[in-house]
Amino acid sequence: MTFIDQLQAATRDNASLLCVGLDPDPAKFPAHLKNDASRIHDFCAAIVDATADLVCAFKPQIAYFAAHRAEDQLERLVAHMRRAAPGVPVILDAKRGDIGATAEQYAIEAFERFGADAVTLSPFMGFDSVEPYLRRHGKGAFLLCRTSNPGGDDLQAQRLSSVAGQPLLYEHVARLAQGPWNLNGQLGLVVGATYPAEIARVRELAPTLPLLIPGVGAQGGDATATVRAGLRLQGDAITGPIVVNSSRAILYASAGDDFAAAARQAALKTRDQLHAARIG
Ligand SMILES: O=c1ccn([C@@H]2O[C@H](COP(=O)(O)O)[C@@H](O)[C@H]2O)c(=O)[nH]1
Repeated sequence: MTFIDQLQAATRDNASLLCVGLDPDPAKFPAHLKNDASRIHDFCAAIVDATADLVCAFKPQIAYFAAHRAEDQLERLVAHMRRAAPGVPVILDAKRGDIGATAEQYAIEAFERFGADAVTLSPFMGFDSVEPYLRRHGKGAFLLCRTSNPGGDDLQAQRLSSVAGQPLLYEHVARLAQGPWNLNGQLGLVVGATYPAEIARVRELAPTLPLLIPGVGAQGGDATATVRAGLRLQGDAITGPIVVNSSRAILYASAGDDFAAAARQAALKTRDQLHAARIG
């Protein structure tokens, strides 16, 4: 099953456009786990168990594991996800981008070591830095396009005067991903929920690509505006998929021992908000 097939099936089976982001910070764990980096796996596994039937994807962010020398816990966590949520795809948020030979190693890391179904990439170094991931047939790759942070404007909103029609940089990335770079239909784009007008523009340029949309929750992105701008439906069929990520607002919905139950409630509320915003 390809990443796209998995995403479609999980979106349908869990009636969900929500991706729970796994950004474990031991300083924010409940008292019995607090500041204990050896319990990162256990904290995240409890979140996975509490939300497995509410999500279309999980998105572990590699920095939160690597910073605590917890990559082995991420490996175990993905194995746990396969058991607890076998139909839910795993998007490794690594934002890699390097020359082809090094990208090949990063692809091995993402897909073989961590067993991810998709990965996030920076397109800044060009097509040869993306191509090694595309050799993994069936795996997905989301290119950073119009990111959720305010500084995204610094480069992504610059006009490319040398390209016909003078698009903005993020528009150019969207066109490349929908067109010539998408050799085997594996590409998607990262677009921030904090910029709904840009989500709509990206959707115009890339009508069928899956959009990974972080920024709902802690960053204040509007769930309804996100769905209206990004999701494309024909009747009940999704022709332009979206994966809406929320991390901190779900992981740390409670600082108490009830953190997993609170995470479930927060995920349920967001899942239902996203679902209600669908326009058939
Ligand atoms: O444009 C982007 C790309 C990636 N992210 C990542 O998504 C989550 C967001 O976490 P929240 O706690 O829901 O704010 C995090 O892992 C970022 O690294 C993003 O925010 N924006």
